[in-house]
Amino acid sequence: MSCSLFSACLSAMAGPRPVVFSGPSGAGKSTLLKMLMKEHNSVFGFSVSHTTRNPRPGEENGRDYHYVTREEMQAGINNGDFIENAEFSGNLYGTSKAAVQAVQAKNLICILDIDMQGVKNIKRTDLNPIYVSIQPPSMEVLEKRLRERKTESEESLQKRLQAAQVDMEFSKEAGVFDVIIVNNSLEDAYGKLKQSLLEEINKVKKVNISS
Ligand SMILES: Nc1nc2c(ncn2[C@@H]2O[C@H](COP(=O)(O)OP(=O)(O)O)[C@@H](O)[C@H]2O)c(=O)[nH]1
Ligand SMILES: Nc1ncnc2c1ncn2[C@@H]1O[C@H](COP(=O)(O)OP(=O)(O)O)[C@@H](O)[C@H]1O
Repeated sequence: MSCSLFSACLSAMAGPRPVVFSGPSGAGKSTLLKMLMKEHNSVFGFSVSHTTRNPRPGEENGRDYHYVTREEMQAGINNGDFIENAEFSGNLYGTSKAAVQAVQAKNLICILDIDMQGVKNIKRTDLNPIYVSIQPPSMEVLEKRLRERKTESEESLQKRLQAAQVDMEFSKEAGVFDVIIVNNSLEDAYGKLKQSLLEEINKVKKVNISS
């Protein structure tokens, strides 16, 4: 297929609608999306972003992120390799066209875990995802969870908390998100998430069984 516009290509190849997960750092996006992918591994595929931040213990290059230098990332951006990119807490993050295409080629629901700027930029494309916001019950709980995760320096933690306040306001804007889930009890939040994606999950299962 030859498409003059990448976005047109994406929607033409579309298959199932992608799902965007957004919300403050520490809200529980990774936890919830990992649960979803574990339970429905033949339904969802993760769009592996690029980042200039260092890997955390337990994270794997190519699975959690593609870890790159700022120079490599900038060169890719200049080359038009990214659908969207943003600076978050002093690091660059971005969704490459290849990351989304790799998932869509398998006819899976593509999951994107992106920040607020990413949401705004994806809205300018033809990707047409379902937008899910994962929100913490409160700033206090968010701070506690982030501290207990033990992945951030004090400086990084403070930057994340500042960004979280802006993010929580943004999530309240009408029409931005299709689904807003407050992650208080993990079990409840996961139940709501699955419920909201049930139609799409069943569509993919049906197609994959009959093919
Ligand atoms: N715009 C954009 N944001 C991303 C991308 N990948 C990750 N993020 C966001 O970057 C922020 C920081 O991610 P990360 O460093 O993994 O920290 P965590 O969210 O605290 O686990 C989160 O809000 C992610 O949703 C991406 O490709 N594009
Ligand atoms: N409902 C919950 N109750 C208690 N702790 C949670 C809950 N959801 C997530 N966590 C914990 O909070 C921390 C932040 O969650 P994480 O999934 O890493 O957030 P995000 O990906 O949005 O940055 C992790 O240590 C995770 O285990």
